[in-house]
Amino acid sequence: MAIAVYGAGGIGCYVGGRLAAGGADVVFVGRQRLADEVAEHGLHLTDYLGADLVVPAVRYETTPAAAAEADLVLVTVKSAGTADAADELASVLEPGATVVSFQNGIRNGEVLHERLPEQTVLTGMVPFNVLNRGSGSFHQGTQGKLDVQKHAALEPYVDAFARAGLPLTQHDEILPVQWAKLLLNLNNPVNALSDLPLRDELAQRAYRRSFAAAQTETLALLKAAGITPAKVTAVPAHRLPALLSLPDFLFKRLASKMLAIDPHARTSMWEDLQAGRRTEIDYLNGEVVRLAESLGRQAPINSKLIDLIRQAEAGDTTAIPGPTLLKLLTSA
Ligand SMILES: NC(=O)C1=CN([C@@H]2O[C@H](COP(=O)(O)OP(=O)(O)OC[C@H]3O[C@@H](n4cnc5c(N)ncnc54)[C@H](OP(=O)(O)O)[C@@H]3O)[C@@H](O)[C@H]2O)C=CC1
Ligand SMILES: CC(C)(CO)C(=O)C(=O)O
Repeated sequence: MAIAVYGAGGIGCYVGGRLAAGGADVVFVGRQRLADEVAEHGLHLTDYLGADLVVPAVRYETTPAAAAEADLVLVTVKSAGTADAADELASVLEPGATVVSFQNGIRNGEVLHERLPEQTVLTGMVPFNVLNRGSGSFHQGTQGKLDVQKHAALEPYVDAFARAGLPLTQHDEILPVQWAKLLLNLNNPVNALSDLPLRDELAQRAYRRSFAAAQTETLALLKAAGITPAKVTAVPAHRLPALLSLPDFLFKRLASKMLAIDPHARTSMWEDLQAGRRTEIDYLNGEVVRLAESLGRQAPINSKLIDLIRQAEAGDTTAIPGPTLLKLLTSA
């Protein structure tokens, strides 16, 4: 039961590392920079509940061939890298291997499936935040369990995930879970543009209202498309915009769980901008715009967030204050 983590960065090192700490046979496939870090320090994994694990002997490789023996592959590259990762996996994997996308966005599973017709491809969802603290150290800063599409091929691994402290919740239908996560990811561009840790950003009403505006627009489109997002947070998706829009003192009182975040945690989009990488904006807010187009409608707020992130990707990373962002979005 060999497991490969393909694209071992923040999510891959954390999920794969916990599986390895629980006794699973895991190989990590990723970039040389992280291979060097992990060779020097091993993996150090912590979480918001106080877990503190060291995985000393980590097999971190940098070529696709390292995944060849895997029965289960967890794909954790950013969405723009999925097609290349799939082509690389197609050249090495045995027919019958199981491949799970643990990525944000809606279509990564489809991209993998098209390129890996001989493997079982499933879609998963990671609800929690992982902070890369450097030197092989990764911290789970928020709560949540791993979600995945239900399939018999997962049965041999259910215990390994449970032993890792990351039990799998299996779903007959994963699309509503993916859209529920995407609704939360609509905060990624707001967070990246704020240039603040998540907790500080969400403590400011104008940023929360910007996030809520993007959600409200998306919820209306989902309703028109007949998609009901799954319930992945304590508050159902359709109630989140009202909760987010509350004045600060009420929000802090009524939504304390949403602010129970590691003080340093940021979104993966902020990390991408800092690293000068292309963000996942096309796979998050871009999906909302595509959904609108498919319905003959528009999504001006999500389109504006895409424009602003494009500017940031082009080098203009000046932080946008909450009230300015809200004005830009509501006048879009
Ligand atoms: N970070 C978080 O808190 C969360 C992230 N997610 C989602 O999980 C997914 C992974 O995110 P995250 O872990 O943050 O991303 P990272 O960028 O930290 O990790 C991905 C790693 O894969 C490497 N990589 C890309 N292509 C290949 C390839 N073909 N072969 C080997 N390595 C490759 C990347 O290198 P390089 O950069 O050089 O391409 C990078 O080091 C994303 O879809 C993200 O949205 C979901 C929940 C929370
Ligand atoms: C967990 C969350 C919503 C925020 O960190 C995320 O998915 C991301 O950063 O991409």
